[in-house]
Amino acid sequence: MSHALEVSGLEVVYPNGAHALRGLDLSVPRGAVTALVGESGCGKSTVALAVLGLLPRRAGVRGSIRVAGAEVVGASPEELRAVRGKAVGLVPQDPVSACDPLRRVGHHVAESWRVHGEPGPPGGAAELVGRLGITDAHARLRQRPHQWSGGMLHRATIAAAVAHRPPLLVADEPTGSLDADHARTALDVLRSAADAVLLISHDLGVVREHADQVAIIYAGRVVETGVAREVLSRPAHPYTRALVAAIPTPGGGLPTPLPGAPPRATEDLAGCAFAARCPLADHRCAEQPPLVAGVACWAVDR
Ligand SMILES: Nc1ncnc2c1ncn2[C@@H]1O[C@H](COP(=O)(O)OP(=O)(O)OP(=O)(O)O)[C@@H](O)[C@H]1O
Repeated sequence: MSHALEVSGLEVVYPNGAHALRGLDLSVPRGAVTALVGESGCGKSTVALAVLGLLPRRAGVRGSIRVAGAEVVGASPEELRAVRGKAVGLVPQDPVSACDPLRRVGHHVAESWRVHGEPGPPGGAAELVGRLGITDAHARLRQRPHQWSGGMLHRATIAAAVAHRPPLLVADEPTGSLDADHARTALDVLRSAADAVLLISHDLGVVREHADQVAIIYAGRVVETGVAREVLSRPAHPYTRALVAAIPTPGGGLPTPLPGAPPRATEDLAGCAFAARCPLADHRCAEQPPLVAGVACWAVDR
């Protein structure tokens, strides 16, 4: 299978010592939406920033990130500028802080073309936000960010990310501030604009509806991966099982909240990071289980 993004053995340590990613392996196939799912703090946004080369300068980064065959780890600022927007587009998690409050919204959308020294198509920004359900787009784009709601600004950042129709889109919680209808439109636009989408989410309902593939991340590593429908209906890793059991289903019993909390990123971890919360943990978990046949767990038969 040909991949739009291949991440292997990715380690990221922030300057404060937070070990956000601990040997992450992830493949995003072309022609599909791949969801990256996990609890808060497990490293999802760090993956997004690493793929675009947007981590703090003093962060320690090891491993490999290949976008359309080009290596991102260790790339020069010029190489990274050429990749951003053209080879990979980012829908950031927080659209409000992504916008300069003094600039018009239209300026932010058009910035996608300007940074590459291109004028962009006439009316291009209005057409893009119009497709995302912003009415009276020309007039609206002359407004400042504070005149737009969070959900509208999210759609402006989606418009900016798809401006060049990059082969890969990384969307960090792109539907967090949208109602179900606008979320569906936004995901349709993402899917139709790019060959491959990495959809970062902690909402398994969104993942079930929109993702083809899924990767479950825990404490900076992928612990289970596969076809989204199959993984969510027959989760194998005890962490995935706990995540699925924690979501309410119509007509189902009461959801079971996930007990305990993930380890802190500043902790030294030996062996399986989930062992402390795992009902199946035994002596084997003192050693880190490798990802085999899509599951990283000693207790799961493969
Ligand atoms: N700039 C930073 N400096 C130091 N530590 C950071 C920084 N950004 C993230 N971290 C830490 O790295 C770990 C992973 O954070 P990250 O934001 O990638 O997780 P996440 O899964 O995206 O969480 P959320 O769903 O809450 O956005 C966390 O422990 C976080 O506190």
